[in-house]
Amino acid sequence: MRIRVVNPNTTESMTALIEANARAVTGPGVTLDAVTSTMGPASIESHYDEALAVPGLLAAITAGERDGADGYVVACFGDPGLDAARELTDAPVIGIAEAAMHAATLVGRGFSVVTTLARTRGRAWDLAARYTPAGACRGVHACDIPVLALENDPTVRRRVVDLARRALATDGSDVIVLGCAGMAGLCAAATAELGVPVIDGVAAATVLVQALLTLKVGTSGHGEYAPPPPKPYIGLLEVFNRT
Ligand SMILES: NC(=O)NC1=NC(=O)NC1=O
Repeated sequence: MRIRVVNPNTTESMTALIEANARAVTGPGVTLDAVTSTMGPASIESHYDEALAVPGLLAAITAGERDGADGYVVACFGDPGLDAARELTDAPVIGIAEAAMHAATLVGRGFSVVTTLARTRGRAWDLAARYTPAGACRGVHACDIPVLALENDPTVRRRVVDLARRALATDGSDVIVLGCAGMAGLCAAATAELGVPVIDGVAAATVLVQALLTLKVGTSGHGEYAPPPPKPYIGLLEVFNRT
């Protein structure tokens, strides 16, 4: 099975981190490649960034269809363009927030999300409401570290773990979800320090795509995720014409 992990921002170094954490959970017979969006924001930290990340994501999915990918991971915690991506393929397409939050509900009664900027908390709450039962997400907490600072700020691990510890206490939760692909490298250390399941969505989504492929299930083209009806797209988006 061939899994394509898409970093919908345009920062190659983040893609390398994402790829390493995805590759760490690939099973036998799985080939994985990670790609960086060729257009859009350097990082995704606002609704504006989220909207402008979608064309690059869709271009990456289209390229994956050409290259024979069997499944996809959308490696940004806002799960940008997830539904649109599913209209382009019959392969499974899993977002990292989606995978992490679902996994969290399987191993605890309530989870807390530790994410980057406070302004992205609403998106995490919206996704939790979409993916999980009422009450499963107990809190969303921001460490106020910009996405691109996660890589090279030596205080990141301490700040994320301390915030997660406070979240467990204040939220009464028993699982932590890391709220950014750039936090993937913190998962093992945070798990060891906190003594609770800490879930990284990059790994969770990669495993879930493999699981779906093992079940031989992919995105249903029967209804809402059928290919988009043909129509002209003009201007900068002319390249997205699907004739
Ligand atoms: N909550 C987030 O900061 N999400 C993210 N922004 C990115 O650019 N990648 C992410 O995972």
